[in-house]
Amino acid sequence: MIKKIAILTSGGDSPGMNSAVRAIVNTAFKKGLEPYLVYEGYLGLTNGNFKKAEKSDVKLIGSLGGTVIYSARFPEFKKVEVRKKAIEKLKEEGIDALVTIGGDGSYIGASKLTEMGIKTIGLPGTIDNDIASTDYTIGFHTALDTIVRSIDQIRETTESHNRATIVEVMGRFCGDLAIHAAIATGAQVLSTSERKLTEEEIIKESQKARKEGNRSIIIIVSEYLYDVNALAKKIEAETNIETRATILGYPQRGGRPTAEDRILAGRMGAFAVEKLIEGETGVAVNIVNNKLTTKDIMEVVSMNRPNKDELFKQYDLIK
Ligand SMILES: Nc1ncnc2c1ncn2[C@@H]1O[C@H](COP(=O)(O)OP(=O)(O)OP(=O)(O)O)[C@@H](O)[C@H]1O
Ligand SMILES: O=P(O)(O)OC[C@H]1O[C@](O)(CO)[C@@H](O)[C@@H]1O
Repeated sequence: MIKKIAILTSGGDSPGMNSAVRAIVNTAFKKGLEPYLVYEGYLGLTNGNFKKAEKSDVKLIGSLGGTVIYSARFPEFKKVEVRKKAIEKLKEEGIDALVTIGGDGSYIGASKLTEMGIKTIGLPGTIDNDIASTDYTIGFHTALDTIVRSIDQIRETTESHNRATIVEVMGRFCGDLAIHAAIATGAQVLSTSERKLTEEEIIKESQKARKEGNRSIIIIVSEYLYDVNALAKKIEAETNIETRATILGYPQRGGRPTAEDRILAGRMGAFAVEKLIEGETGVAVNIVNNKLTTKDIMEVVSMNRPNKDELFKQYDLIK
């Protein structure tokens, strides 16, 4: 029987994390549990930076971006002696279980705690949509909307100036943000780690788009693939198409969560508490065909992401 549960957010913040925290706290109270808020992810867990939650802590937070309990990248948590310190802090407070909201790195941290005897459950909180077991992660749709709105604006100036613009989007090594944004905006060129174009191919596709009569050419690329400023100069030199580059950067991570992300986070939060009460541990929550499921967290981390061929095919048809 669990009594006290701790909640933390970890890794890159994502819109909807607050909706998840609110749902977990409110569900915990309704089920007679005592929820605790951990500040700054595994860093705060290790330092005992947590407090007993009150209902007022989560009032009106569901519509806010970022994470009100803060996040951290804390690589030291990979060391067993650091995790032992965190476990001591949990035990001192009599906390039985931990809900981790974060990406795959945060999931590995949770699974290591499970191996060391702590009950854990993970919620997928990352804009990247790079967790293979779930159709969507919390924050993906908000980030996608932000990207699409930005590219609509970039399209207007690009069209006005008869230019090409390279737009670099986040996603770590998962192309979901880039592919979906390309479908939504009609970008003429798309390159992601799943289907990476050479610089020469990007130049060729841009020339083709210009020959087809486009004044504005939008080239969406995933982060970590190119030096986009150098690539813009190369395109301009080789094609005579005036070219600019924009790295969309951190605005993609912020902003108020869309209704979709709030609902996803809320449902996952309530479900996670129910599953902990039923005795599940070492699992991650997923949404698959609009149904909530759980899966062993280590299995989730080692799963291959679904093949994107169909999405690319549809993008090629639509653009
Ligand atoms: N192998 C590991 N063992 C223990 N803890 C880990 C491990 N990998 C990551 N963590 C913990 O999880 C935290 C978050 O991981 P990471 O920085 O990879 O982000 P993430 O959860 O994958 O989210 P994002 O989608 O933003 O990358 C790390 O800072 C660290 O505290
Ligand atoms: O905030 P940081 O540590 O610079 O991390 C940036 C990374 O985090 C994410 O925003 C989320 O994982 C990635 O898209 C990006 O590569």
